[in-house]
Amino acid sequence: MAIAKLADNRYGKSLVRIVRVTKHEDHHDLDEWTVQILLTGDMETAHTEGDNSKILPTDTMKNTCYFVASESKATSIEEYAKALIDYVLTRQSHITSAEVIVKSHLWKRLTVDGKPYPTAFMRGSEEVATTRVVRQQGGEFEVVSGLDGLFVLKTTQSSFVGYIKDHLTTLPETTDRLFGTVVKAEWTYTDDVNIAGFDFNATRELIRETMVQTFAKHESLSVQQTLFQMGEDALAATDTIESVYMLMPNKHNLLIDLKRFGLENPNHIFVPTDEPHGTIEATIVRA
Ligand SMILES: O=c1[nH]c(=O)c2[nH]c(=O)[nH]c2[nH]1
Repeated sequence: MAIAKLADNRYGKSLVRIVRVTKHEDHHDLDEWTVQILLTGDMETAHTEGDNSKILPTDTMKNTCYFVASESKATSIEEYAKALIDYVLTRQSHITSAEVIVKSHLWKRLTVDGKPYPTAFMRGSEEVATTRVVRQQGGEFEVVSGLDGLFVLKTTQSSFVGYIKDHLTTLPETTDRLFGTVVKAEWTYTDDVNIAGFDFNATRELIRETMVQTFAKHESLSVQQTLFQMGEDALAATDTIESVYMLMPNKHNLLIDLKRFGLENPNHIFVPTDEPHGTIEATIVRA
């Protein structure tokens, strides 16, 4: 008798990189995407017997990513992910579920002589737009959209007082500190998202702009409070989203003791540190 049986399994291709140039009469658009595709289905005998008759090679999945990027008219990563899933599920009936994750890297149009140049771009920052789309065979799309790598920092309007003190406390209370973080956000949608023509890009831009403005203006009593406010303001900005997950590491900047050199340091000279950092995350939903 066999001592093992196959439990959950899936397979696919990761880190499929695509640059797409869309040529219009008077300008080009540039997208750079990193794609992951994962398929679930009846792969039992592939694992237990080495029977590959139901295996769509991951190499073919990679090519499908390129093919759909060329053929689909998708103007958002969400539409692209949906088109890719559709392509696979309609042709491979034994695949029960497909998941596609896309990261879109930020390219900004170059400005030349004070005007946006139609065909030249600059890599923006480490920020990415993200999406995760899943569909069961015969089911509806489940879409999560987000952003990651949005590094922001405010130089005041940030305090941290009133926390637990015990014999291991060394952190001084402060009513004025730097607040730096790399925002990751992921939101789920209400049913509107399945309406054809839903504008994922405009929704992401609205949410991003709302979060950035709240971050800048908030009189922060903690990262936790600012994170919640950013999520709440995003929910208030559009009724098309249902919940927002946010991850905001506290990227500490340590005030340098300049007294050793006979100088005051009124929040002027810091050393930024990557490690260790605080990790603050929460999901914010409608009340
Ligand atoms: O905003 C903050 N939240 C914390 O939970 C925390 N913990 C810490 O050491 N500094 C901070 N700052």
